[in-house]
This record gives sequence, C-alpha cells and structure tokens, in this order.
Amino acid sequence: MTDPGPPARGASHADARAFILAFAAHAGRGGVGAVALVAAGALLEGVGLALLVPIIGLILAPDETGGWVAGLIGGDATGRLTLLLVGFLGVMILRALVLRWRDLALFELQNRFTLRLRSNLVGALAEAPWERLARVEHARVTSLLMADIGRIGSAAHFLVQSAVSVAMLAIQLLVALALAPLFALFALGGLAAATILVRRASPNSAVLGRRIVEANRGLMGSASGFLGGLKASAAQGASARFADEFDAAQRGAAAEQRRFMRSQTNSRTLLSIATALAAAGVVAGGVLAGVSAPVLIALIVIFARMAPLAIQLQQGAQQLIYNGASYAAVCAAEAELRTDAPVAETAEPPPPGAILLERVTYRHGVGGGGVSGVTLRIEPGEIIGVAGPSGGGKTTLIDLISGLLAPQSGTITVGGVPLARSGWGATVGYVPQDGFLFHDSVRRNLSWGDPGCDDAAIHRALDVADATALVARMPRGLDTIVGERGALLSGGERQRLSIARAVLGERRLLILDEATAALDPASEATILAGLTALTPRPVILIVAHRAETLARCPRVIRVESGVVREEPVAAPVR
Ligand SMILES: Nc1ncnc2c1ncn2[C@@H]1O[C@H](COP(=O)(O)OP(=O)(O)OP(=O)(O)O)[C@@H](O)[C@H]1O
Repeated sequence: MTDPGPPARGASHADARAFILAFAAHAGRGGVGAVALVAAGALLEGVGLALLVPIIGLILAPDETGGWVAGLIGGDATGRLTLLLVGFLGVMILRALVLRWRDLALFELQNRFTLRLRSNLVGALAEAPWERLARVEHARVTSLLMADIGRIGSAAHFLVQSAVSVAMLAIQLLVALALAPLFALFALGGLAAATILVRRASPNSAVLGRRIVEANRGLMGSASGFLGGLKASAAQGASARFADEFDAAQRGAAAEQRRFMRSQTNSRTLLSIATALAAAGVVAGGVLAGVSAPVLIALIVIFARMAPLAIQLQQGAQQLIYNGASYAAVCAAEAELRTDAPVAETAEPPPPGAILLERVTYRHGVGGGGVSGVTLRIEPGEIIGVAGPSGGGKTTLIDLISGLLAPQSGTITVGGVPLARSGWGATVGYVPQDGFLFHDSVRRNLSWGDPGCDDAAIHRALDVADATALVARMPRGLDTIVGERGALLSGGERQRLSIARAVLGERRLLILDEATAALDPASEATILAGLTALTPRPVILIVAHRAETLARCPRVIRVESGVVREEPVAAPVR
C-alpha cells in the first residue's frame, strides 16, 4: 500500500459515482424492499397533504356544499370534517409506521455496507502475501478502518436520506402540480436555479474530501509514530515535539473540515434565502391570481415541507461527494493488498517428514536483497542455529521456511508435499526479538497462540520457557495485565512469555528470531534444554548472533550475502 499522492485539483465526482453503484449493488433485494418502503412513505405523505385541502375548506367554509368530498362521503359538514380528520389521522399513523420500517431497513442497508467494507479490508490484510503486508503503513490502515469507513457510513446515510428526500419531493411536487400547476412549476424553477447557483459557488467537494482523507491519515501517522516509540520519545525528551507535530497535523485536518463546513453552511444559507423567496412569490402570486384560500394554505404547507427537503438533498449530495473520497481510498487499499497470483492454500498441514528446500531463490523487489539457490534439508525435530551478518538473508530464509514468502524459483516441500501457507502456518510458532505482547492478561496473551488451551497447558508452556517463577511472582498470576506491548515487563520477561506462547499448541516448526538475546546465559540454557525436551519435538530454528547461543545448537547454518552454507559445530547441545 503505497501513497496515492496528493489529491488532484480537478478531482471529479467519480468517487461518489463508484460509491453509489457499489451501494446499489450491495443493497440487492433488501434495497428493493427499502425502496418500496420509501415509496410507500412518500405516497402516504402525498395522501395526507391532499386531504389537507378539503379539511381546510370545511374549516373555513363549513356551509359550502359540493366538491368531491360531499359526493364521496355525504352527510353534513361536521360529519364530513370528522370523517376526513379520522382519515387524515389514519393516514398519518400509517405513515409514521411505514417511516419507522423504512428507517430501520435503510439503517440495516447502511450498516451492512460498512461492516462488509471493513471485513473485506481486514480480509485482504489477512490474506495478503507477506511481501505486500510488510509494506503496509499501519497509520493508513488504522485511518481507513476507523476514520474512512466512518465517513463511508455517513455517505451511505446521506445517500439513503437523499433517496428519501427525492421521493418526498416528487410526491409533494405532484400534489402541488395538481393543486396549482403554474405556481408549482414556478417554485420548482426557482429551486433548480438556486441549486445550480449554489453548486457553482461551492468549492469542489471531491477535492476537499480527498484532502481530508490525507489529513486524517497524517493525524493517525503522527499518533502511531509517537505511541510506537513511546519510551524512546520520553527518554529523548521528544514528547513535546510529538505534541507539536500532532497539533500541526490536527490543525491541518481541522482546516480541511472547516473549509467543507463553510461550503456547506454557505450553500445552505443561499438555498434557505432562495426557498423563502420562492415561497413569498407563491403566496403573492396566489393572492394576486385569486387562488382559493384552502388551496393557497395547502400550497404554503407543501412548500414549507419542500424547502427543508430541498436543502437536505443539496447538503446530502455535497456530503456524498465529500465522503465518496473515503470509499475510493478503501477500494484502492484493498486492491493493492489483493493479488492475482494464485496462492497455494490448504487448511491441511503437510504430512510428517523433512523440510526440503531445493535451489530456492527469493529477491526482494526493492534493493534486490534476499537469498539465492538455497538447497537445505531439515529433518523433523532438528535444532539448527542460523548465523550470519546483518542483512545476510537470515530472516528471508526463515520467512521462506515458515511459508510467509513463496520462492521465486526452486521448491520447498514438507513431507514431500509443496508448502501451502495456511495449513503449514498453523503449525509454526514464531518468536521475534522484541516479543509481542498486547495490553491484556498473561493468560490471554498466551492462549492467543492456541485459543482452546487450558491452564494446565499454559503452565507446561511456562515451564518450558522458564517463566513459572516469573508468573508466580506477578500480583494476579495468569490474570496480571502485562501493559501495552508488555511495557510492564523486562525485555527478558517479555521474551520468556513469547516463547511460552509459541510452544502452546502442536508446533512442527519453532522459530526463535533473536528471541533469547535479552536473556542471561543461564536462563537461555534452561529454555533451550526445555525446548530440546519437547515431545514430539518440533524443528527449532534459532537465529542468533551470540556465539554461546549458537554453540548450544547441534547444527548451525550461516547465511551470508544470500548464500547458505553449513557451519562447523563447536559444542554439542546441552
Ligand atoms: N521487505 C523487504 N524489502 C526490500 N528489501 C528487503 C526486505 N526485507 C529484507 N530486505 C533486504 O534483504 C536483505 C536480507 O535481509 P534479511 O532481513 O533477510 O537479513 P538478516 O540476515 O535477517 O538481517 P538482520 O540480522 O539484520 O536481521 C537485506 O539487504 C535487506 O535490506
């Protein structure tokens, strides 16, 4: 996921169009039901408005007979008025119920749309090949998942509200046309002219929308950069600089939002004035043309209802275009993560047997580092030290063996079967140098590696990792919270808990990537002895720079300049 670059000044409404099409496709049959409810709500609104004319007529002139009401209902004026009011009430109650169902149905559509977008993006992250995942900017993902999908939710809300407004406006216009066609057309023309004027006067909402996507990302980047290096920032007195940077990013984002808000409020003010003028024109014209009082009052009621709807429609369209930029950003990120290359996936772990690399080459796209022509056979249960200078290719080799990277040429098989990521991945335990603990209890941190495990299994794993005494000393034992990234523990303690987590579950490959570097030699020896005693014992790959760590391995390979060779072993494992 690389930077899409600054927004173009001439950004069109393509983002919003793509969003509307996607939303319509997503809505499917549920959308048809919602549209039917929108139409029914609008129809009932129209019936209610149409009933106003005879009701007002009967109130103003109860003695006048005639009209379709008398023909249809008959009886005296009071009886007719009572019946009309009951009918009006019935229509309004039904309308209220239909609007309730409509709003629930529309909410469901909106909600499912954003849920699906979020799941798709997370799914793309989960399925992305490691080489793409390694390039992902965390702040961008956080910003997409939170800020942008939130904005897409708003866009979906404005889209459905706009659909409702269009339906309501259409029916009100029909009623107005039936009552006084000339005045209705006049009011419509006035509104259309005002809308065009407003559009011309507003800045490009699509451009503003793209800018706010960037601004939010900057904000998230600033926060995650600081939180990622919390200790270094505090120790080096950089916290104040972070606060300044964050403030600047925040002010940038607020300025973009303010620009959009100004444009929204300006257009709302213009439209409010235009609709007031149109209403005044209708009343003045109606009086001059001698339109009857009931019709005039009904027209005023209708226009009073149309004006806010027209404003809502215009504002909704602006919001839609503004927030459509977030939809484009989420789609772009998902497309970058997904690959067309077929990935060898199977839920089945490979059969027992040796791990075999034959003439395996992998070169990273940028810089060309990696490994070349590696041929290596690893028997089940072997313990192998992986040595070599920094940048020599150790991690690349480990990532190939764990299935994170697929060879660009050559083959990797396990038990004679080509490596497939998911089935093999579930049997791999990986411990990085800095451990990896999240802000939760020891128990939850450990069982993350094997969700179904019980406390007895956790205690066995703690034994292997020489961490039983450590957890016993903790104030709440397995329920003790370890802090964000294990900040409440020492480096060595973090490593021990990470090792305990990695050995939980049935592992066939255990990778310790500088995972004992923060431990004293005695603890390291205890842990390696515990790992050696595991039954069945997984293949254990120990990436290390320390000679004494490598000296504990019965076999050592050296990875240098991307080439792998066997290293003479100095001492047997103890
Ligand atoms: N994702 C990547 N994109 C581009 N180049 C990479 C990537 N990962 C590693 N490299 C390059 O590949 C080469 C081998 O890196 P690798 O991480 O495998 O070395 P290493 O032996 O594990 O180093 P260290 O001991 O410092 O961790 C290096 O030149 C490195 O810069």
